[in-house]
Amino acid sequence: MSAAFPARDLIAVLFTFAILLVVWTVRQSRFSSELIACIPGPRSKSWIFGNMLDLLLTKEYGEHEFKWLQKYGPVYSVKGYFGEHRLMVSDPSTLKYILSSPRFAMGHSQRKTTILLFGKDNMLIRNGESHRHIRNIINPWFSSKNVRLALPAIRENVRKVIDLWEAQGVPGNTFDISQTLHNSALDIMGDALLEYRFDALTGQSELSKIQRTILDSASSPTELGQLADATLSYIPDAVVRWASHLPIPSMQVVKTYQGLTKALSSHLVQQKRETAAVGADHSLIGHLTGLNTTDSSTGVPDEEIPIHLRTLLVGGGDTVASAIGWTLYKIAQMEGLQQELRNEIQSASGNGLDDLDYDNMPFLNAIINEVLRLFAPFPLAERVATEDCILPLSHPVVTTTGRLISEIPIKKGQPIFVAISAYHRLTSIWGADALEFRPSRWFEEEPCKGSALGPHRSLLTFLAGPHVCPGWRFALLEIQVFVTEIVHKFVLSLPDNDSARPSVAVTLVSKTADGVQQLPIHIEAVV
Ligand code: HEM
Repeated sequence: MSAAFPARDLIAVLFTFAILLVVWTVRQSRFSSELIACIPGPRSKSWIFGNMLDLLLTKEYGEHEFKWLQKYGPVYSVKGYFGEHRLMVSDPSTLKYILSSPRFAMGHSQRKTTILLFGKDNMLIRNGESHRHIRNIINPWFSSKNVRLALPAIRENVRKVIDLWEAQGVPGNTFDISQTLHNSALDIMGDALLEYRFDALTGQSELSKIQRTILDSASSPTELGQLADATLSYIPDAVVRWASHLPIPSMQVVKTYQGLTKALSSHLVQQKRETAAVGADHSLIGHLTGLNTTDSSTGVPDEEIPIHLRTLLVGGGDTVASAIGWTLYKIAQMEGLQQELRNEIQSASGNGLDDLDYDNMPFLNAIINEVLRLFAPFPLAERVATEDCILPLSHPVVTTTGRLISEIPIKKGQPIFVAISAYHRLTSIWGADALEFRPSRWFEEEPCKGSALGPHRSLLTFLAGPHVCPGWRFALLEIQVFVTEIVHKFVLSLPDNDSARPSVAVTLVSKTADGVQQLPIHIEAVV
């Protein structure tokens, strides 16, 4: 999850240059290794920002990063904030090592952001036994059999979107679909995961509005915001937790969000305890409370439940909305492809859309996979080494001093970018046309020419290893249902003045030329 959380006014309180300098000096001496400084990479224009603005604050995501990839290869160095050396990694062997090894944890600023927003013991920052414990509790809920049970709730919510668009007179017009998708994704999670109605689509839920406020303000990254995130990473966890009680506007919003999610979780837990028979409640809350089994030692303490609830609600909302948005965008852009998909939907739905077997719709899945490859909702993940170790490389790297190295020793504290989107653009893995949006590659015997990294079709979109996204099957089903229902009902096209471009702001959002976060699509009813 991205670190771009709006802690700007928090930083106004916490940011003291002198402290930063001292901490920076101590940290530099801990992890900078001479070798890392000799790994080739782009020059940085500023000591404060390093290459980070070129990486994270561009008009279109990847504007510089994908050129660096071509120039320096799948492992290179970039300058982080305050002169820090970071490694940018898309080499499959190195990624496999980093993502499966217990020697890496979530990056510092993402760690603090998740502590502020979700709570101190959230699953993203847990490792080892404590992380395994929570994953063993939630993973069964996300099994393919269980996810299938969510299908009616997903369909019902997508059909509400269609009804709303028809009632609002959307067909025949160009419409920004992004807010609808965000709200509907939250409603789907409420219905399917929590058996609770958020009513985000109709704008009636306080919780959905406040979650939107937090995520929207995080979606307007600025230089100051980037600096705030960078500074946050130097502040101890306990100070971050203390700072969350400060009477400043952004912290008040977070506090309100935490209060609402806490009240929601108490309500859901109490309701389950009153109504569900022990051993028989297979809802997600049933899993978290241990009501799904007669073994009373399973489940988590009640005070932990809101933390997991927040992680799931944020983790499964805008990510899914981003993937659906970009899928509909590409379908709108490619008329022939859209018609072929509509034909597939029509011939597969002989007895109506309720009988569709989504996994047996090759065209639908090829388009979705290609979007998940080139428009991964999380283009970058951050990791930090928790001990000294040696990174393996698929191919040797020539250092700036001319030395050929086939592995990179790193020190504890070394920050690393897991370059998800860059991995999806490696010609060595995806072929010479890796940069091209070509769904037909998914009909080939071997679309990915390398060993699988992620859980779905070798894509790294949902990451891999112990922290692999638990919701990936659920997300895929949501995208499949959304796309089939919408394409069955509407003809999509891009407006003449289309200027939507992918831009990273927590997730891969769409921004138009004026910098506004929106995804305008022209929608007509199918006749
Ligand atoms: C297209 C949609 C989605 C994408 C691209 C996505 C991607 C990811 C990625 C990349 C991570 C790893 C983050 C990291 O460790 O740095 C992650 C973790 C996570 N995701 Fe997803 N996700 C999606 C949908 C969902 C859904 C639908 C849910 C839940 C309903 C969900 C819940 C979570 C949770 C709880 C984690 C933390 C797992 C852990 O740390 O053990 N995600 N997701």
